[in-house]
Amino acid sequence: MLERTIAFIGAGNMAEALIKGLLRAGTARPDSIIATGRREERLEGLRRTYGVRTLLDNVAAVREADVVVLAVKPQALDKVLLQVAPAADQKKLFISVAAGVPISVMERRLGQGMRVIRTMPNTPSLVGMGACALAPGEHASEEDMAVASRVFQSVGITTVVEENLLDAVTGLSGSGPAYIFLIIEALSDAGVKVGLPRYTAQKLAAQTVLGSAQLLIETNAHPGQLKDQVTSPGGTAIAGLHTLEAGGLRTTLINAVEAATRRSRELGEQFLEKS
Ligand SMILES: NC(=O)C1=CN([C@@H]2O[C@H](COP(=O)(O)OP(=O)(O)OC[C@H]3O[C@@H](n4cnc5c(N)ncnc54)[C@H](OP(=O)(O)O)[C@@H]3O)[C@@H](O)[C@H]2O)C=CC1
Ligand SMILES: O=C(O)[C@@H]1CCC=N1
Repeated sequence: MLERTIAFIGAGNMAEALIKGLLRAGTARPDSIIATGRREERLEGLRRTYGVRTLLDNVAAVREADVVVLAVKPQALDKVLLQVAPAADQKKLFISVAAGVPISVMERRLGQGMRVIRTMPNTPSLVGMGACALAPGEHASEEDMAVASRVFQSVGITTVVEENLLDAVTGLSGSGPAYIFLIIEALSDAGVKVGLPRYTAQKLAAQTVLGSAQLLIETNAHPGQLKDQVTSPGGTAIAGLHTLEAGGLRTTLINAVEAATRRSRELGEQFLEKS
């Protein structure tokens, strides 16, 4: 149990995933969680579903909190930081999930010596299967990193990186669910093309992605070794793989991650130019 009051500023998808995970894992009690937002009906839904406290006032929430999770969209974060800065002090830990917003910008907005951790989670956190990377700011302690890791471990796995690698994380696992959904949709279309009903095709495609990932994680084997186990001489899988290689799947995926990483970097640079 984290004996701390945690305020979520911006109670959208990512905040709800974390609230659900913290409660399910028993890491926090409902009365130690505060969620803020702009619409009372959204907050009422959170109160009813999770029993957490809610406020329309970000500053009041920050004042009460030991840990503040900044979970608004990146475009809204600058305004929120300036708004809550008067309530910030060095006893509070600030954790941001916002894509692209550099730690230096957050530290500058919140004030001298503030404890900030920047993270990049992903949407499978909504079902407890997230992947999150965390990077400490200059004034975040090891204990702060342990607290933040516990928050994200309640909805998946975590890893610690230097801040300059967070753009790469955004390109791979932050944006990655979008790539995987596209692949599942394409595999479902393919199933329909070869005669399967849509529902059956999608169920088989999704379970194949889930099961293959689980097999890789549980065996800790090299992906190439597991690929070889599926591939008999002169068989079906090698015929499919040949077509994927001819279509440049590897290069396309590498290009996609590189493009998303570049975009994340550009968004960060825009914040630095503005500040
Ligand atoms: N979605 C993703 O795949 C990922 C998202 N992230 C990051 O997570 C953050 C949140 O994303 P997500 O949860 O998807 O977005 P959502 O739009 O679902 O959530 C943002 C919430 O913030 C609320 N909000 C906006 N402005 C304010 C304000 N001034 N004060 C209080 N609340 C406010 C919004 O309210 P309203 O509904 O009224 O607008 C909304 O409920 C982003 O910074 C994003 O970069 C990180 C990794 C992956
Ligand atoms: O596309 C985006 O900006 C967000 C960041 C990570 C995933 N989606």
